[in-house]
Amino acid sequence: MVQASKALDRVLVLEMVRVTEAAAIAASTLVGRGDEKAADAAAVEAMRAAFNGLAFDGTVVIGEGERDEAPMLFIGEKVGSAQGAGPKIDIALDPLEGTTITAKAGPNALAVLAIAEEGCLLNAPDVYMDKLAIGPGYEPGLVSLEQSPSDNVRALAAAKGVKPSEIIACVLDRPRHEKLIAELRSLGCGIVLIPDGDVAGVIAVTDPETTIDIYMGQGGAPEGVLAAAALRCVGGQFQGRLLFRNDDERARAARWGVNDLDHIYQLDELVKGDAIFAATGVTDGSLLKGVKRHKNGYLTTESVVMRASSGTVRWVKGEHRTGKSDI
Ligand SMILES: O=P(O)(O)OC[C@H]1O[C@](O)(COP(=O)(O)O)[C@@H](O)[C@@H]1O
Ligand SMILES: [Mn+2]
Repeated sequence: MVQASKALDRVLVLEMVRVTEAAAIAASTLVGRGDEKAADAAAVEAMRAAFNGLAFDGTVVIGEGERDEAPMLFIGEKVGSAQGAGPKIDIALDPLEGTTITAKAGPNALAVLAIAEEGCLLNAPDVYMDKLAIGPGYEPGLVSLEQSPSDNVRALAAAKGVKPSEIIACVLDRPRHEKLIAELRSLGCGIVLIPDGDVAGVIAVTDPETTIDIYMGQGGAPEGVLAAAALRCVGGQFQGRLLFRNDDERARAARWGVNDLDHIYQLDELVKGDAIFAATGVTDGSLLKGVKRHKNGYLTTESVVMRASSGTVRWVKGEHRTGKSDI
């Protein structure tokens, strides 16, 4: 077997930024244009073209949907120009994480991906996932999806030496979170309600600048795996439980080999071994600035790329001259 450190060749680390940059730049032309589908399609096409320019043997394991519902970057699609020749890499991607945010020019839209050695990313079906995340530096198991939100807040507050009312939680602003929000309000917590974009929301717990202590609530399972990949690199705790609302979703679970429907996934079950996480900002957000178009015919991008095995985090600022062929 190829060692993880060899399989995810160093060269791939920076190449991954070129892939997310391409998707973000393509989507950026549609920021604030009210057309989610067009923005997503532009990002998907650009990300796929960028992947196919790379000499590696990749398979999309988390992508735009199942083969019959997504024309490109569907689950199972092979990408990269070295099929059969190089180490096999599995890819989780969301070319435009935050399609509505992009359409409305809101905060925290990202082009994002994670790669790992074959078999090392949870092949999460496209269902919801209950998510719980805190930053690095706490005792393992301090918070858990087996405990109530109140118990998790109290445990975190005790570990930080603050009152529960001083804890700041990040939650997606959705009617399904009414009960969770009421419970957090009864403790007096601060709640950062985000309109969309829980990849950035989860990662925010690792950055003291955001002041967010804990991420809670239900969002997309694919986004859960992507955020977990980032936390594998920078530290922090994350748990996820898949949620199935109907027989169709349970059938999806069976297709992806998920048998225990109530399982609580730990970070190292979502992303195993070495992994690389990369993201480029489409709109300004807590993690990254968005793509900016400057007068003199150039664009700027802000990206981050991280690697689990080394824990290295690289912040990459790009200047892209328009009219030149490659980025
Ligand atoms: O909008 P819903 O159905 O509550 O789903 C939540 C999910 O949608 C997002 O807000 C945005 O997803 P898209 O990338 O599909 O636009 C994710 O960050 C989140 O996990
Ligand atoms: Mn998304």
